[in-house]
Amino acid sequence: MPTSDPFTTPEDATSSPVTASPAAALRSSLTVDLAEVAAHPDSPVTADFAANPDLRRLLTADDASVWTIGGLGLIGFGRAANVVVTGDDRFTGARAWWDELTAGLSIVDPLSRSATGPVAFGAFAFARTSTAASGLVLPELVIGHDHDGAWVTLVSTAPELTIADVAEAWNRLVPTVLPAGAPEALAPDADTTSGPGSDPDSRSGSNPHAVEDEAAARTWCASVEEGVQLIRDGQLEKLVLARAVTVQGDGQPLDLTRALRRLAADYDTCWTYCVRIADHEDRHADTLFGATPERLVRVLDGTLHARVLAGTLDRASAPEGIPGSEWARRNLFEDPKQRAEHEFAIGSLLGSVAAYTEEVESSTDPFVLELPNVWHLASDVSADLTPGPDGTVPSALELVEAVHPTAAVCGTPTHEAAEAIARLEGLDRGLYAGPVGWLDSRHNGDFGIALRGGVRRTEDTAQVYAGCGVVEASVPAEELAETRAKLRPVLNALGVTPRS
Ligand SMILES: C=C(O[C@@H]1C=C(C(=O)O)C=C[C@H]1O)C(=O)O
Repeated sequence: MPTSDPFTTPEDATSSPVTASPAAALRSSLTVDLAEVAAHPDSPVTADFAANPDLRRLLTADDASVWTIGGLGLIGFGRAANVVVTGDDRFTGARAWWDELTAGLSIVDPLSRSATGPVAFGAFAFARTSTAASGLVLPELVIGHDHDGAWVTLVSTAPELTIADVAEAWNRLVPTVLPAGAPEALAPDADTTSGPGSDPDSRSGSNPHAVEDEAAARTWCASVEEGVQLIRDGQLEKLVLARAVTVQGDGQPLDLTRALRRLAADYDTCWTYCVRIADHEDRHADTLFGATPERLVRVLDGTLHARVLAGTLDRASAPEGIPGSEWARRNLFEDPKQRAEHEFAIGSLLGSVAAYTEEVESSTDPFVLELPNVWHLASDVSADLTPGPDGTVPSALELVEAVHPTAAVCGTPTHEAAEAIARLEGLDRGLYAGPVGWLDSRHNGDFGIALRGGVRRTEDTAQVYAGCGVVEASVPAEELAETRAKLRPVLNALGVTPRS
């Protein structure tokens, strides 16, 4: 199967330092149905949670690994092992580590379906030149929930595991389970014109604030203008330019757990994610978090799924008196600029998936995806993956590497757009706009694009990011406004009262 990092050319390949800890000592993994754990006499799992295992009820620890959508997904507690990779071979380095680790584990998994058994959470830098730590984290305990039920997986250095071990690990690692309905209770009233959470935060004390510097915004607009010029000159067809905003708590810790709960409650059609790859002494440092509406690639039992987004309309821009859906249709679906942005994004995904499948299913027309803050043009894509000579289909991480970066976050042509981004943004995107998600030991996995979020740098500071597609018809001030609309959810979730 082909593998390609579109940023890589043979001349400029870089090496990938790999640091891993302490996987060698791990020996076993046990997966049990949640109901069985709840039924165990020493179990901390209540019958109430077993009956309603909405994973948002577990968003109570700010160092958990998270991948949830509408209460389904995975939440991991503790760190059994992690790998840090950088550079060109960040994906292959992580894959090799994971394959070796899982091959050495004695896996007991009677459920044996996607995401049961050992799972690793992963995040990968957007650019191969990034200094950010990419890699995987294997939590000690993972709680999973899909349409068929809920389960718990424990990994350990012990040669064999029992349900009592699972109960003990839960007791030690899971801080609290929220009452049913609590995540929804965190969602403020649905003010669709300015997005959820636009009410000032209700916490006492001073709120965190966003450092939005006018000069930086002007410089960014000038970069968009330069990008438009590159397109007019025929050097590019599309590029995506992003900017970062710093959030400061000024000595007050940022409440990441609360931010995740708000995002998961308000944006329940998005994938809420949180992962910390490098094992710094400061457990607050470099935690990637957010709620993304864009699924880069999911591999489920030999089938690939993706949700491509490009083309955005701020819901706050819709005038009174016209139904929102009609406004969205007119200004998104029927606007050639928005359609062009979308076409580039879908074209790049289909182009890179082609080598892995004989037939791709994708609707000819995009649909309008409605989020509380914006509307997007969206296309869902699926394809049966072609098995290789050994009969196995490529792993989720191989597909992630092949499709990243799509023109939804980079541009067209890819390599030229990536170079223009590095030059015009003057920013190490780090993990922003890179793949974030999980993979299991059977080649399944689900990865989104790390958008609508940020990175907590210290206990009281974070950087949040947003970007937008630039095409020939782009107007810098409108693109700046679009980044503000995209930043709103994460700023609100962090308790920042945004400008708008
Ligand atoms: C780059 C971002 O979003 C991407 C760009 C979009 C656009 O230009 O319309 C829409 C969705 C995403 O693919 C972001 O949210 O930061």
